[in-house]
Amino acid sequence: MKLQVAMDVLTTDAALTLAGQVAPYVDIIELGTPLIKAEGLRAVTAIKQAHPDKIVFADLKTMDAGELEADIAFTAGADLVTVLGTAGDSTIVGAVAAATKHGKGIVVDLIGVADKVSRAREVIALGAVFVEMHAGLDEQAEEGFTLETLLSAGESAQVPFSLAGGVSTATIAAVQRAGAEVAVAGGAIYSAADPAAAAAELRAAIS
Ligand SMILES: O=C(CO)[C@H](O)[C@H](O)COP(=O)(O)O
Repeated sequence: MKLQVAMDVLTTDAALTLAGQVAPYVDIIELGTPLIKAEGLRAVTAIKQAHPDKIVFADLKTMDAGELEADIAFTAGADLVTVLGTAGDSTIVGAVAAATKHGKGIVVDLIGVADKVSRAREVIALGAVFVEMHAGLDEQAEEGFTLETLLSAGESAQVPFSLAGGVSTATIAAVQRAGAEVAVAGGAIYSAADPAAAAAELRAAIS
């Protein structure tokens, strides 16, 4: 299973510092949506230039203009770009067309999708490389939140998936057991006193 760091920091400088600390332990470096909104796609270019050997993931969470938004992110240096599963099929098809043109990939984020299993199968059929079983930061803060729903959706869908939703050292083994191709960890790494040590610990917990 691959490890992805989600960099939900707000400046390119902070992202470059964080990426430099954790790169030895992660496979995929994600620029979070708030970072891209704050700094623009220049941040994607800066991270790809600093880490050309890593998979750079631009969490655009595109909802419309799929081909155009994906195209500008791939041109900026992204290897993977997210489109929302709640978007229409034509948006996903357009984004996949841009990915094909660049030789890159689209990940469909299933945040807010009620029937994640069915939508996961639909968007993989449309050409997404994998789906993200995702509970966002707001959902994680809701009373009674648990990772179980995401784990079981991933297991049931029988398609390639990543899992994001407050993944930590306490839960990453369960993410791997559920069959995820990628575990995404944001706060568990960037909020740690020692992000490099936190990433190393997550890496050590998986194979
Ligand atoms: O995309 C996101 C929020 O929409 C986050 O980057 C993702 O949820 C991973 O971060 P965390 O591990 O802190 O949940």
